[in-house]
Amino acid sequence: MSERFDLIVVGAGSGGLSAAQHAARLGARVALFEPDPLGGTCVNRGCVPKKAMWFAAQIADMHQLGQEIGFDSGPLRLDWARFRNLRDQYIAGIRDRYAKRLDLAGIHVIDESVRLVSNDTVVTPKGTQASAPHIVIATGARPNRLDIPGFELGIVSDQIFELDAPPQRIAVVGGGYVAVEFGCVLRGLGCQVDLLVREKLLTGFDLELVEALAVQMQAHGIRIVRNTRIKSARGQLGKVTLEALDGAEHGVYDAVLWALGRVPNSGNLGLEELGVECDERGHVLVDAYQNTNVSGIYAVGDVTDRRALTPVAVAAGRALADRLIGGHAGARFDDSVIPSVVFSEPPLGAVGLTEQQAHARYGNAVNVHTGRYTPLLWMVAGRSEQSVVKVVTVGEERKVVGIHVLGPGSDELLQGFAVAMQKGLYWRDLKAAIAIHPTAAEELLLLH
Ligand SMILES: Cc1cc2nc3c(=O)[nH]c(=O)nc-3n(C[C@H](O)[C@H](O)[C@H](O)COP(=O)(O)OP(=O)(O)OC[C@H]3O[C@@H](n4cnc5c(N)ncnc54)[C@H](O)[C@@H]3O)c2cc1C
Ligand SMILES: NC(=O)c1ccc[n+]([C@@H]2O[C@H](COP(=O)([O-])OP(=O)(O)OC[C@H]3O[C@@H](n4cnc5c(N)ncnc54)[C@H](O)[C@@H]3O)[C@@H](O)[C@H]2O)c1
Repeated sequence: MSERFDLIVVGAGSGGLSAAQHAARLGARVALFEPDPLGGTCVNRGCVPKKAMWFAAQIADMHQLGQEIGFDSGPLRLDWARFRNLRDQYIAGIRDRYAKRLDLAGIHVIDESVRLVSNDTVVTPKGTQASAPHIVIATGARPNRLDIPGFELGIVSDQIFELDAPPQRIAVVGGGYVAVEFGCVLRGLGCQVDLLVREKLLTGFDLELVEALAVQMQAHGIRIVRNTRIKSARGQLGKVTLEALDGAEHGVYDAVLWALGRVPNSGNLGLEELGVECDERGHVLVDAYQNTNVSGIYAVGDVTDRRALTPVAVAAGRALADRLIGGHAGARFDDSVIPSVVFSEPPLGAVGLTEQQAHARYGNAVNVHTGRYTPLLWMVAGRSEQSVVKVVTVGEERKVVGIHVLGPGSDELLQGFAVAMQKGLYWRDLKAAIAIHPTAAEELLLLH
């Protein structure tokens, strides 16, 4: 017997929870399948625990800065077990609140994985069946693993949150968000960090700001090695040497973090048998309305080829529920302006086109306004490292198509500018605005 619902959601991460909760609010009878803790990657092994660690590293950095401006000197020691416990309690609280909210909303949560057997029916390994006219795939992604000798001597990002103590000397292999964020966080917490990058650092971000960030990371003591391809790891757990394709050896490390991108969880769902199209990396292909090529099957979040960010998954899930349940036929989310921050030290934020992307798209119609400044507190401390802000405009009207910020406060200041950009922001608007002084945000208004 198959229980009948209005909507089935597969996966209770950012995208799945958003679709399920919004659909229930609109009156749908919803089944939500999730074998693991509620909240998915972001809550359990992504944004949230990472941000808690980033705050801890920021405190350590501020302590250092504090000493530079005259506070008593002395070591700052983190009680890792206590910090980890508090962080995990906070996350458990989020999960509890989700469980209560889902219960109150009348959503049927089934703690099993499922596969699709048709475009309206799913089945669990225990034989539970459910049917609905709409099935949303929200199964996210997992860390990429390489088939190279010794890979098992390292860890992936999921495991970094389980460490009993911070490593003393770590190699972070990769150059994306996860590699840069954990490289900076672990350095802030006192680890010696080597960042081993295959090609470029933070592909997709503005080259000038990425280079300025690299300078600051190196000034903080992170060793960055570019153009290196790791072909194997050898040794034993806690004593690992890495070998690169060019023969170079790196190590010995007491930990290695493989941060090599993510692989969509689209296998074992029955999608292939049903003819649901995926790209060569396994991302489920969807149109602007989250439709797959098979009627009745939709996908949101990291399992698709959209930007792998929590707010993107949330917006997709909500718009889909609006369309399928709320009766808003044209509902889709606006993905034209997606802000994002790398929680590095200092943080790097970007919204819209980089200088390089704007030139490729608009050629000579592009104007670039860049400013470099040393943040006030750094100046007081006698530091000379520079923050960078950049505004990219196009055309005679100078429409703002890109804003890039590197420096303390970037993580918080970007959101408001992103809202303005979504509404249509012009250079003249920035020039006419009254600044808040003295702040990092005002640097964007003081550009020439
Ligand atoms: C270390 C790290 C840090 C990050 N930091 C940020 C950040 O600061 N800001 C940001 O915006 N984004 C961040 N992200 C990205 C963000 O976490 C993801 O974009 C977001 O979690 C995607 O949500 P999702 O719903 O698509 O997938 P997920 O959150 O991964 O949820 C998918 C769920 O589906 C379940 N599932 C899988 N298969 C099945 C099945 N067969 N049946 C039932 N359930 C299934 C999984 O158990 C999982 O719970 C980070 C990611 C990582 C790895
Ligand atoms: N602050 C945030 O918003 C945040 C933080 C973490 C992750 N995320 C999201 O999650 C996504 C995944 O992050 P990520 O860092 O795992 O992936 P990524 O795509 O950002 O970076 C992957 C990195 O791995 C490298 N790589 C891939 N295969 C390799 C190989 N065989 N050998 C050596 N290097 C290899 C790539 O060159 C790249 O530098 C991000 O794209 C982002 O959308 C967001």
